[in-house]
Amino acid sequence: MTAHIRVKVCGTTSVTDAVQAAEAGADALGFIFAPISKRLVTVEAARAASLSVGPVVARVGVFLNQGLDEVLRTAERARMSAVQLHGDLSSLYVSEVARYHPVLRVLRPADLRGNADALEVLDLPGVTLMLDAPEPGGGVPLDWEALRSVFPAGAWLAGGLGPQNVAAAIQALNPAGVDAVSRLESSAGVKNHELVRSFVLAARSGLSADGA
Ligand SMILES: O=C(O)c1ccccc1NCC(=O)[C@H](O)[C@H](O)COP(=O)(O)O
Repeated sequence: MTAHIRVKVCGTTSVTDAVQAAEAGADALGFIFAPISKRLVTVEAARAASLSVGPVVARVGVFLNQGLDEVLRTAERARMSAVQLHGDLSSLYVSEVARYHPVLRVLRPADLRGNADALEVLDLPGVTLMLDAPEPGGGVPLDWEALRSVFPAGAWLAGGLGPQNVAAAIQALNPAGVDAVSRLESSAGVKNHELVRSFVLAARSGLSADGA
C-alpha cells in the first residue's frame, strides 16, 4: 500500500470550504475552471481560497479542452500550484503546460487500452496520471476489478469516490492519490463538511465511513 496516500477534494468554490478541507487533512484542493461545470469557480474566488490554506496544501486548477493561453493565465492569476487536464489533448499541448505547472493528466479506462498518443505524455517529468470516469464530476465509480491488472503504478484514482467506498478502492488498486467531488457535496459546488472529513479519514485509515 502507498505509504501516504494523497487526498484531493475537488470543486472548491469558497474560502470557507477550502479552509475546512485543509483542516480535515486534504493534500490538494481542486478548483474547476471548465465553463460546462456546475462547480465553476471565478478566478477571484479561487485566488482568495488558494491564498487562505497556507504553504503546504496544493491548489489544482481543473480544465477541460481549453486553450493553452487560457489555462496558463488562469492558473497564474488564481495562484494555482498545479493543473489538471481533462479532454482530448495533444502530447504537445500537455508538454507545454508541464513546462509551467505540475500536471495531473486525466484519462479514461479505455485510454489505457490503446490510446498510445494519450499515454505518451505520462513519461514526461512532472506529469502524473489520474484515471477518471468518462464524465468528470459525474459521481460514477470505475470498475476497479477490471482495472486491477492494468492500473499503472503511481497513478491517481477518481470517479464516484466518497466516504463509503474510498477505502475499498484503495484496497483494490493502491493508487498514489484519490480525488472526489460529487459525493462530498450538499449541493453542486457547496461542500458538506462532515462528508469531506469522513472522506479524508477513510482514505487515510483504510476503513470505510461505516467502519467496514
Ligand atoms: O466536477 C466537475 O463538474 C468537472 C467538470 C469538468 C471537468 C472536470 C470536473 N471535475 C473534475 C474532478 O476532478 C472530479 O473530482 C472527478 O471528475 C471525480 O468526480 P466525481 O466522480 O463526482 O467524484
